[in-house]
Amino acid sequence: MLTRPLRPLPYSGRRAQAAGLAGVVRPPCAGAAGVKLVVAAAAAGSWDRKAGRSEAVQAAAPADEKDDALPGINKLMTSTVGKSTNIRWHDCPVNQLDRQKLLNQKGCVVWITGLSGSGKSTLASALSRELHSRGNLTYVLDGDNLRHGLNKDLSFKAEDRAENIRRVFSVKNYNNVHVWFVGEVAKLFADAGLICITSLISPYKSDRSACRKLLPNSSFIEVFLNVPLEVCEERDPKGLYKLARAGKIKGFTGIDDPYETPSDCEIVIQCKVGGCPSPKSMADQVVSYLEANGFLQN
Ligand SMILES: Nc1ncnc2c1ncn2[C@@H]1O[C@H](COP(=O)(O)OS(=O)(=O)O)[C@@H](OP(=O)(O)O)[C@H]1O
Ligand SMILES: Nc1ncnc2c1ncn2[C@@H]1O[C@H](COP(=O)(O)OP(=O)(O)O)[C@@H](O)[C@H]1O
Repeated sequence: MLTRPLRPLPYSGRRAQAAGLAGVVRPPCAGAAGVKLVVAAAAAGSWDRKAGRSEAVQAAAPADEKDDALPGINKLMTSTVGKSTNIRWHDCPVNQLDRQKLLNQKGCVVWITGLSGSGKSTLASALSRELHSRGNLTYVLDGDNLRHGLNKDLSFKAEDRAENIRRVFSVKNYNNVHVWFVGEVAKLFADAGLICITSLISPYKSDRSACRKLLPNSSFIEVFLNVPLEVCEERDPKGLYKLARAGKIKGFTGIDDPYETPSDCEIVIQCKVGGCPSPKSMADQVVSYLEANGFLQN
């Protein structure tokens, strides 16, 4: 719900904002076209920034609000998150509920986990296609694809795993920075109102449950593709199992690195030797869950 009227105006710059001089804000949701927005009340010099923030953000209001600001310059609330100091949360006047209303669906994350070759990417594609044809907006985050771009510097080698741990030193409960990173990105997509489908092996329970905790109100839906290792190995579309068995790939999930079976997932898709549901029927199983739990409407 829009709480303040908006009209376009030239962006006056971060510094002017920080000083509270122009009363002009450029919400982070301004969009790719860089639309400039201004709070009308603020243009009259009266907008209360604090009032513009969500309750959650206000509740988290930091103790380090400074009283030593320059005279005549509005004080701004800043906080420290991880290693980022003096940062400030910028609320957007259009919130998740507004976006969900527009899209007539509820933002969520469908987290597909399973061994390499279990059919995660296949299910993600089938599900995305099915939902799209029903008029639902989705976005697929595929672990393999992300490793081509955003996470291309993260490998599976021991030294990289150590580097991962070093990087997320301040983030509790994460063994795998790649999984944590995808969880955070998925959270943003869900907040945008989309049905975000992730497709990652995500072998460790602690990482999956830490990602679950990022999402509110049961909007993290864990789908376990329960496919026996021998089926995945038989498929071996990339020849990786053969390489792992030959000792040419070290730390391969299911071979010499563990896959921790989910125990608290919302959906299990069962596959047996000699009999797997078709991609369409796997997708239908997930669609039924989303429908029954009110995610496909608003
Ligand atoms: N050591 C090792 N273990 C497991 N998988 C490996 C490894 N090395 C490379 N690969 C390839 O990387 C793909 C898995 O990427 P993910 O991002 O899904 O993995 S993870 O969630 O971080 O465990 C995975 O893709 P999928 O087969 O699509 O699952 C593999 O092709
Ligand atoms: N339900 C299914 N039945 C039969 N084969 C499947 C099924 N799902 C996936 N496959 C096949 O298994 C292989 C691995 O699928 P993929 O989606 O790439 O798995 P992952 O992303 O988990 O590595 C592919 O060759 C794919 O065609």
